[in-house]
Amino acid sequence: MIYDLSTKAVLRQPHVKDVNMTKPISIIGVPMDFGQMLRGVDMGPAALRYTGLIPKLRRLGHDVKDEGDIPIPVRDDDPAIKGTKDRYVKEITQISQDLYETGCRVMDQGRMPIFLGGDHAIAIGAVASVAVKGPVGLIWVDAHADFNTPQTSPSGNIHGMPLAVLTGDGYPCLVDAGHPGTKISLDNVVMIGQRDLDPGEKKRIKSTDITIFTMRDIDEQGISGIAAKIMVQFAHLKRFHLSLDMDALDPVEAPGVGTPVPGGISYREAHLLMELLADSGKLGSMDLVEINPILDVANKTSKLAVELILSALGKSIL
Ligand SMILES: NC(=[NH2+])NCCC[C@H](N)C(=O)O
Ligand SMILES: [Mn+2]
Ligand SMILES: [Mn+2]
Repeated sequence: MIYDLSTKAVLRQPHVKDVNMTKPISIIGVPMDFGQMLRGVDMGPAALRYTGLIPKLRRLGHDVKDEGDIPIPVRDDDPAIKGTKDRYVKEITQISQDLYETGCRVMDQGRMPIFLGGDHAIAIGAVASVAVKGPVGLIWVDAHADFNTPQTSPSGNIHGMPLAVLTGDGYPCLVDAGHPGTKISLDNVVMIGQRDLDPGEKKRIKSTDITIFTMRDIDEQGISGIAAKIMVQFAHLKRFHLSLDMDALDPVEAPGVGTPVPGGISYREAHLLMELLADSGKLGSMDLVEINPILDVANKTSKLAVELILSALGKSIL
């Protein structure tokens, strides 16, 4: 119990641990790097496991099963492929389908899936699978919007497109991965932490009424004010999926990412957001993406990622 020392008023009740906090967890590795050109982000699941994610979750009291990794084909780095605009679409479609099936199986078993990327294109299959069991709020924490279509993308990299795909725009084979059609309605999405948007993404964001809290909004309203707004917007939803791109964090805290952007979410802001999501009792699934251990500094980014997952799953200071 937290009191206001002068009035003795109760400011906050002890956190009520919801069913989600005791739900068994399944870890699903997706060592996939077809969504962008750098190598190394495929080592993300290994880095998170070696950093002790699973024993640490168990120490917190969770029942955790490691489902292993989704099989990923060998990547062909032929320069001719690098030049093609729709490179690796076929591979990502197949991986999204496999990932979707694994996610659905885990959800059917009443377990909470935690998907470890891999680049952010893994969210296509991951979110598709968690959205089958009724509407889910999607919280997209990222320096970027990942809201490009093949027409607006300056890079052709599919990791810049998953949010567009999930809301119904993009390569039809990706939009229809898992099962045909749009997976998440735009009203059930909030974006947090953006500070690097492409011109076409800005236009697309402005032409929809998707909720976005950019870095400026975080500076002005504070992360707890924003979390409160999300809870109101998602009050009618039973569950949230958190899609956490580690490049949302400031590169000082998370240097091991392929597309770092200065001016990001601080260490404490990120933890507080995770703690508030845990308090909501509605976090039903998550993915953690874009860690590139080759670019990391002494495993700093993986260590922070593990800590953030623990905060999202109930680890608290007191
Ligand atoms: N998941 C990410 N890190 N995405 C970065 C995307 C960067 C850029 N907007 C692009 O579309 O190429
Ligand atoms: Mn992203
Ligand atoms: Mn990003």
